[in-house]
Amino acid sequence: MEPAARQPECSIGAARLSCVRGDRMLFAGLSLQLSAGEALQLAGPNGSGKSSLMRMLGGLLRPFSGEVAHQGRIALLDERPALDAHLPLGRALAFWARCDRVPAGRLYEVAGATGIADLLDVPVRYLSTGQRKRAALARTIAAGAPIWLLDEPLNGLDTASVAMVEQLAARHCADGGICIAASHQPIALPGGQVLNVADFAQ
Ligand SMILES: Nc1ncnc2c1ncn2[C@@H]1O[C@H](COP(=O)(O)OP(=O)(O)OP(=O)(O)O)[C@@H](O)[C@H]1O
Repeated sequence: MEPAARQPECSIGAARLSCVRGDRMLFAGLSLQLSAGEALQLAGPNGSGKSSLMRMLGGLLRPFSGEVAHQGRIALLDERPALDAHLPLGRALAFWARCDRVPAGRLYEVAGATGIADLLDVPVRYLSTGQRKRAALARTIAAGAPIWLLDEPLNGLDTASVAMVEQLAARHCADGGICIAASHQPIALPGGQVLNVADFAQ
């Protein structure tokens, strides 16, 4: 896939974050900082707070204390594909492409790169788990944001698709983007940085 363009200048950081869910403090004192071209895996066991941290980084969850700052747009992939289940995949993706002002050509390019080009006529509700994950990934990538937040991007993917995600992340970082992926399974990202959220457990 051709790069959309060299990514605009971007960065994302968090300082002394703490997270409370229900009446439990999940983690505290967590800081991170990424610049253009860098990647980070958020690791940790189930319930350690990876998704909560992702939502904080994406501005969807308020930290109990601490701060998040970013330069550049963010695209978030989480367990919800955010694609209309009743539409053919191509039309469901086209909805977001219009919202994000993505040219149709770019959408087809991303569909090819994520291996869903043959599925564009299939209603979203008929897609398999792995196909739905690749479609959600296509929506995220096509948005053209320099900062990718990928929450469990490998769930439900076969070996070839795992390699595809790793290659797309590597390419994005080489183009000056940032990729943060929360994953309980190993994922090869440029630089190999891993932050274990459980290290900050309270
Ligand atoms: N809205 C909420 N209210 C109360 N507790 C919540 C809420 N959302 C999440 N939690 C709890 O916070 C904890 C961390 O959840 P989170 O989804 O961030 O963990 P995770 O590390 O991503 O887990 P997994 O690996 O299973 O996806 C869990 O114990 C969860 O039950």
